[in-house]
Order: sequence, then C-alpha cells, then structure tokens
Amino acid sequence: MIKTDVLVIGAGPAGSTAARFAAKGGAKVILIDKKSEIGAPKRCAEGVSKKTFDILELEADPHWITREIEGVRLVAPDGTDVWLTNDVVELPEAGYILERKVFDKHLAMEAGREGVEIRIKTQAKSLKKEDDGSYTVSFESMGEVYDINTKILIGADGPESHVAKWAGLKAYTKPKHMESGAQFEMCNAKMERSDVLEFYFGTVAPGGYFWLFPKGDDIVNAGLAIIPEMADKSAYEYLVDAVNDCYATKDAQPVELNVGGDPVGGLVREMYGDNILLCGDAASQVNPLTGGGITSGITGGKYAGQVAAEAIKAGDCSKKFLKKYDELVRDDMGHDMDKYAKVCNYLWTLDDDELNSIAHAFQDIEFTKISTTELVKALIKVQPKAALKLRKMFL
Ligand SMILES: Cc1cc2nc3c(=O)[nH]c(=O)nc-3n(C[C@H](O)[C@H](O)[C@H](O)COP(=O)(O)OP(=O)(O)OC[C@H]3O[C@@H](n4cnc5c(N)ncnc54)[C@H](O)[C@@H]3O)c2cc1C
Repeated sequence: MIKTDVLVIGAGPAGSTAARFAAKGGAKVILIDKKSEIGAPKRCAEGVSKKTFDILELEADPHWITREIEGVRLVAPDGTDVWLTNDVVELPEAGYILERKVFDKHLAMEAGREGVEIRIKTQAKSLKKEDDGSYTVSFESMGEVYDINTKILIGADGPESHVAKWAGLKAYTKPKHMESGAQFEMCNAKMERSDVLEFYFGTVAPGGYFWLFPKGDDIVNAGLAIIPEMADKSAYEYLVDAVNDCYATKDAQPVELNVGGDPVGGLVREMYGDNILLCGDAASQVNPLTGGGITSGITGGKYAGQVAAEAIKAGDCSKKFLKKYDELVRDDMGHDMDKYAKVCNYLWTLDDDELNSIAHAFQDIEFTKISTTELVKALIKVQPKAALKLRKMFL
C-alpha cells in the first residue's frame, strides 16, 4: 500500500496550492486529479485580482496572463451603463484575465518542483477511515485500481466535492446557493474597450449576471450564472439569448463552451475534521456576490497546506489541532463572505425597473475609488431599501 503524510484530491488552484505549501512545510505529499490535462477544460471566466500573486508568493507570468484589466462597465436591463475605468477612479481590486489552462498547470508544476508527487488521470472512488484515524482512499487510473493511505486528506475536489460527502462532513451547499454557469469563449467580439470587464444585470441572468471578460484582441469569455430556482430555462439557454442580444457578441463565434456549478452560499459549516481538511470550492470558499473563487480558493489552499504540514510535524492530525485551519480561513474571509452573501440576497429582490433606477442614480455619483465595498456603499446612498438592509454592515 502507498503511504503518504498528505494526500490532496483535486489539482485546481486550491489543491495545487495546498499541496505546494504542505510540501514547503516538509510533508510528503501526493496530489491527484482525474483529468488527463490539469486545467482543461476550464470552468471559469478567468478573472483574478492582482493580490492573488502575493498570496501565492509567485510573480505574475505573461505565459498565463492574457489581459490586464483597467476598469469595469456595469449595464442595467434598459442599457443604461456606468463606466468605471482607472483613468478616472482608483481600482484597488483590479486584476488580470488568466489563461486557466496554463495557469492551473503552472500551479501544479510549482507543487511538483516543491517535491509533490503528482498523479493525473487518477480518480478517487471511495474512502475508508482506519482505526488509527488515517484515511485510505481508493483510486482508479487507466483501468488499474489501487489504494493510498494518508495521515491527512485534503479535499480540493471542486464544487461537486465527493470527499466532503464520503467523509460525512457538513459541507453541503443548498440548491438555492448553487449557481449554474455557462460560458462561451468567443472570437470576433466587438468590445468597446478590450481592457474593461462588462457586467449585465437583471432578467438576462436571474440570480447572477451576464459577463464579458476580454482576453485580448477580439477574444472574450462571454458567460453567465443563474440560480436555477429563480430561472425558467437553463443557463445555456439564457447564454444563447444573451450572446445573440448583445452588440459585442452577436456576430462572435464560439470556440469553447464551459459549464459548471459555483457555490455562492458562503463558507460551509465543516471545513475540517479528524485527519481531513476541505479547501476551495469544496469548502465553498467563493465570494457570494461575484462568484469568484480563484483567489479565495488559493487562500484556503495555502492555509490548508501550511496547517497540514504543521500537524504532520507535531504528530497530531486531530480535529483539535486542525481547528487552526478553520480559524485562519474564517478570520481571513468569513466576515467578507457574510457581508457579500447579504448583498447578494438583497440584489435578488430587485426587479429590472429597480436595477434601471439604480443605474440612473449611479450616473450622478462621482466615484473616486472602486471596489466591491465602494459599489455597495454607493448602492446604499441611492436606494433607501438597500440602506435599510445593508447600512449596518457597510457604513
Ligand atoms: C462559469 C464559471 C465562471 C467562473 N469565473 C470565475 C472568475 O472569473 N474568477 C474567479 O475567481 N472564479 C470564477 N469561477 C469560480 C472558479 O472557477 C472556482 O472557484 C475555482 O476553479 C475553484 O478552484 P478549486 O481548486 O477549488 O476547484 P476546481 O478548479 O474545480 O478544481 C477541482 C479539481 O478536482 C478534480 N477532481 C474532482 N473530483 C475528483 C476525483 N474524484 N478524483 C480526482 N480528481 C477530482 C477536478 O478534475 C478538478 O481539476 C467561475 C466558475 C464558473 C462555473
């Protein structure tokens, strides 16, 4: 039987980061992914903030950055738009559009260079808790079935996490908090500015929004996410309509279709247990308002790897020891997740007319700095209903 200190299931951004930091901390680590090519297919619009690279302790690399972002355009259902670009406002959360297929692979390579053993095209099928507390996970790879025994198991297996379910952790995302996303990567798009992210709100994407994230030249990720309970057709059907109705994409051609779930209910109840940690989408480490999970998943992955290595060194993989991971994550992102979940719930109550009137009022506001929090503060200023619900948290 293969034995290891730390076994990470899932080589997305969260898992590769967890594996790398666990190895940096001196643990023997195996990283597993069912895909034959790490990072492909992507399920992502590929936007990240620049702070992600500080968390990773890596330089941003032109090999996996397709575009630097200089602003955002917010579009109401009636077409009223608000441009917020860094020639007029400060954009502290500005970032990049990645090439995830290259980026995810690069993160796994960084883990490999740190001494992590990587096994691709290897799918976790089940797990068993041993009497000494360790986990034995059964895998299938190229027709072969085998087991790996680990002192600490890190579940980084994405939004549909089986690890969490198999281990019996309370890590369930309610259907009303699981967004369904669909996206085309397209060429021949006619964006007004190819360095500005565009967001379209309202019935175009119930419970979410339609986005255009430019990847350079005439290439764009045109996608949307919806809450199925609030919608009357599939995310794919909304996407086809949105793309056909949008000036920038009506003549564009798809070269890729990406579909996937995005958990937006805030952190799951149990991110850890005896000998086990969850990180990334598996722990719902996703901003409930934007649906962005790369930066927060990497943050969670880093903490998971660091705490796992400490536990191995201390010879204590108990729930009591691993609680430190939960504390680090909740201190770092718990408060923001709660805040943004409230804003998200509030936005879901607005109809197209209300969104239009907010956009009209936004046109009279002189923004000096743009971040998610600054936008919510502006919303509170122009919408008495918003003030009632959100004032305490943001002002
Ligand atoms: C349409 C869409 C657009 C998005 N756009 C953005 C965006 O612009 N910016 C942003 O920050 N976030 C975005 N997100 C969210 C973002 O993609 C995720 O939050 C992020 O990928 C989570 O990383 P992760 O490592 O936790 O999981 P994942 O990237 O999902 O990786 C999980 C890995 O686990 C592997 N795996 C699963 N089960 C097993 C198994 N049994 N055995 C072995 N391997 C397994 C999978 O193959 C996969 O490689 C978007 C999501 C969607 C759906």
